[in-house]
Amino acid sequence: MTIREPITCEVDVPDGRLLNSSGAYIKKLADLEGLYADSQAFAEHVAREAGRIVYDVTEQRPTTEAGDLIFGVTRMSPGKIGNEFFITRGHIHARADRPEIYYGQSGRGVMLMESPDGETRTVEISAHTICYVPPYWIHRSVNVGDDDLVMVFVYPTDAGQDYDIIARSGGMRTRIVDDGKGGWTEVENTDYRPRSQEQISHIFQLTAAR
Ligand SMILES: O=P(O)(O)OC[C@H]1O[C@](O)(CO)[C@@H](O)[C@@H]1O
Ligand SMILES: [Fe+2]
Repeated sequence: MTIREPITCEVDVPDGRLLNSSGAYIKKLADLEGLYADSQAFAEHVAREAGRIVYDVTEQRPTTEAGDLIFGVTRMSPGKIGNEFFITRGHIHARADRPEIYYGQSGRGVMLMESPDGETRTVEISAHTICYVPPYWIHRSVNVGDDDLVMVFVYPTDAGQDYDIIARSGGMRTRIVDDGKGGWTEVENTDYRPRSQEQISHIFQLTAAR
């Protein structure tokens, strides 16, 4: 058996990126239609700054083998649409039993998580905070600060992402908005449609064959 060579990657915190990465992507405002409560404010922002970068990801995928790890850096710009802070698309892992680790590098963020039956949890992330996202939780990062939010992430190579789970329910159950006092607060998403018992059971079956 041939074993692989180690890889080292430096995290450039001020630039919010992973050096020696194998891949990268950028999400601009215009790519994120339908995510925010205030669709009129969103349309106005897009008319003015469609190309504004909301977040970008630089990552390293050493192999495509199950059992391996994907790791990288997410950098999120500060900003709001109406009173709602900038967010990532959010997803559950396609193999829903796969967890994820986020490690804050700079800025102020919130990891918003939702269980299949619609419970939510919020974890504040700043430099040196580790957030463990357990299996079966939908997760979305939110930049609640005035500066870039930079986080390192690590998750299993075979996890995959299901983005549609959020759209199917009319969004995540809650939204993270400005509290008007320099902080954030969690409010109900009035468009949210709870999952049926059948949909919930289906999520718990989305695991790797054992
Ligand atoms: O994939 P999304 O929901 O757009 O959010 C990006 C973040 O999630 C990840 O896909 C990892 O789960 C990373 O690429 C990044 O941290
Ligand atoms: Fe994930």
